[in-house]
Amino acid sequence: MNEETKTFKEEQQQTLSWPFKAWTLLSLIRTQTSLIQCITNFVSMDLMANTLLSSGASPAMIHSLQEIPDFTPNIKSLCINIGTLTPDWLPSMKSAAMVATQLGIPWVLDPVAVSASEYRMKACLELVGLKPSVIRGNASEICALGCGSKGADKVLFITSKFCTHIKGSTVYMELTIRNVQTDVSYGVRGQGVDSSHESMDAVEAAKSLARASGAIVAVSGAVDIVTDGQQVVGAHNGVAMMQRITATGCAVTALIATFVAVDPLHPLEATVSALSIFGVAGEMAMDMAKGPASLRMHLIDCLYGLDQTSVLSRVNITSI
Ligand SMILES: Nc1ncnc2c1ncn2[C@@H]1O[C@H](COP(=O)(O)OP(=O)(O)OP(=O)(O)O)[C@@H](O)[C@H]1O
Ligand SMILES: Cc1ncsc1CCO
Ligand SMILES: [Mg+2]
Repeated sequence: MNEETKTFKEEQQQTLSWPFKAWTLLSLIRTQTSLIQCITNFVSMDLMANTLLSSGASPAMIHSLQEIPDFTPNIKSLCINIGTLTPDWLPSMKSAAMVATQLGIPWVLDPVAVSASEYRMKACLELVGLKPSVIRGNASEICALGCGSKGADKVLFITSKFCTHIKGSTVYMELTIRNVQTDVSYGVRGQGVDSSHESMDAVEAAKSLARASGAIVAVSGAVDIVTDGQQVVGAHNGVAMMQRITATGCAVTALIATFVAVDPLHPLEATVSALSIFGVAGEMAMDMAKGPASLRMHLIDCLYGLDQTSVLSRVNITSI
């Protein structure tokens, strides 16, 4: 249904149904123990794996290029995070992304610090060209990738030619990237992993990136924004101190991959549910925390222990 034609009553009904959707997906994750491959940065590995385990999923931090042909076809979804990107890891990321896309396995991209360098931006655009189901970043990252449609233009400039043959367990790949302009400024430079923008400032950039890439785009922050390029929804959960723990963003990106694994046909709903559920766990954890370190511990415990009553009363998702 067209968003503009929705009546107030329909809007209200949808808002009321989000908590049930989030609870249903969390329950599926707990019963299905989905295998999730995470190719991620060194900082986030521990928190990411523990977040997925406490949600009920089975994380595997497997990144060797040699293992991808055997392993990746068996996963339920893939999370790729460029946080500590080096040239020797990028082929693994591309190979896993290509296998996932080829086999219809959903995958999620976290464009950590995408505007830190030309190298990182180009690598990230190549990954965007390999058709992620979801892209989740903080506001500065999504602005850099999609802002003023400058970044989005570059996504469109990418022409990717795939030639992937799966013979037994061997995947041969050939990837041609053309026209990625390296002589044009991508905007703000030297931005690190933390955001200097509010999530609401990145709504237009997120919509433009979603339209250019075909992915669902999520922007984390005080309100987590999720869009398919048309519809925009927000999850109003979480606490500000979650930003004071490194890799909570990375962890929630992997949680999105886990939610998409159990509902691959509805990636927008799965994404906003994951963000809200992680936020709810953060809110409950904050009641017991003395600071970032104890918040981190309680966050994992609260995600593990989340019950139906807490989810139904706390999940707060609305149209934006
Ligand atoms: N002001 C805030 N209020 C409530 N929750 C917040 C706030 N800021 C961030 N969060 C939550 O913290 C988590 C991490 O989001 P953040 O935007 O800090 O990611 P990030 O910058 O990618 O983090 P990292 O790179 O360290 O992994 C998300 O679940 C988000 O909803
Ligand atoms: C601090 C840091 N540096 C590279 S990745 C990372 C984790 C948060 O994104
Ligand atoms: Mg991040």
